[in-house]
Amino acid sequence: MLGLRAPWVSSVLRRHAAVVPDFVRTTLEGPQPNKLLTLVIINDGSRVLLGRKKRGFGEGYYNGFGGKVEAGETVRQAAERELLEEACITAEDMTEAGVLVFTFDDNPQPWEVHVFSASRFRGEPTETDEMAPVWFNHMEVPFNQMWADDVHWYPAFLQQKYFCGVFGFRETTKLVWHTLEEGEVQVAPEMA
Ligand SMILES: COc1nc(N)nc2c1ncn2[C@H]1C[C@H](O)[C@@H](COP(=O)(O)OP(=O)(O)OP(=O)(O)O)O1
Repeated sequence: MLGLRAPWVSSVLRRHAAVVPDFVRTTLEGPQPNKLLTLVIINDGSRVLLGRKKRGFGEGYYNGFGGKVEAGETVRQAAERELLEEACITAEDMTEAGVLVFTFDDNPQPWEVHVFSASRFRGEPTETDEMAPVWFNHMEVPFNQMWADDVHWYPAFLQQKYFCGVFGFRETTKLVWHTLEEGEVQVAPEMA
């Protein structure tokens, strides 16, 4: 597995060896480099700005704003571009909030999603072809209309604790296994 968090993922596979589903292990140990994606959530302290995805992967779900990292872009540049394209706003204080690694039983490529948080932005959140922005109070985040992983990492996100998670999905949307760690992930070379 090639990815920005590859040593940490290898250590997860070792530590959870007895319970990791086969498709999660074979995907993470397979030859495909991670597909890099971004996800930006505006959090003003009491509310989060999410978008209802209007088309494509995750259509109908509420999510942060983001997408694939394109050739020649850094992850941060991709996050800024996708936020502008999908919500018409520019974050002023974007920080790294966590990393999510997704595996799917019907896709041999792991996905590595870099989650960013921002509290201030320029512009007015505006509906685009891809997303319809909506503010939600922290206590009213619509987890029943979101990806199944979200309920597991939002608590850390809202408490501004850095998080790293690995998630296994069957049939694209059914979450069958996950692990989540809070705090900066430091992996000593001998653990990699
Ligand atoms: C599988 O679980 C997921 N959970 C969450 N919370 N978010 C996810 C999950 N899988 C993907 N995402 C996020 C990551 C990205 O922000 C989007 C997907 O981006 P998309 O496929 O729309 O990428 P674009 O580059 O915008 O694609 P097009 O230009 O081809 O529309 O969802």
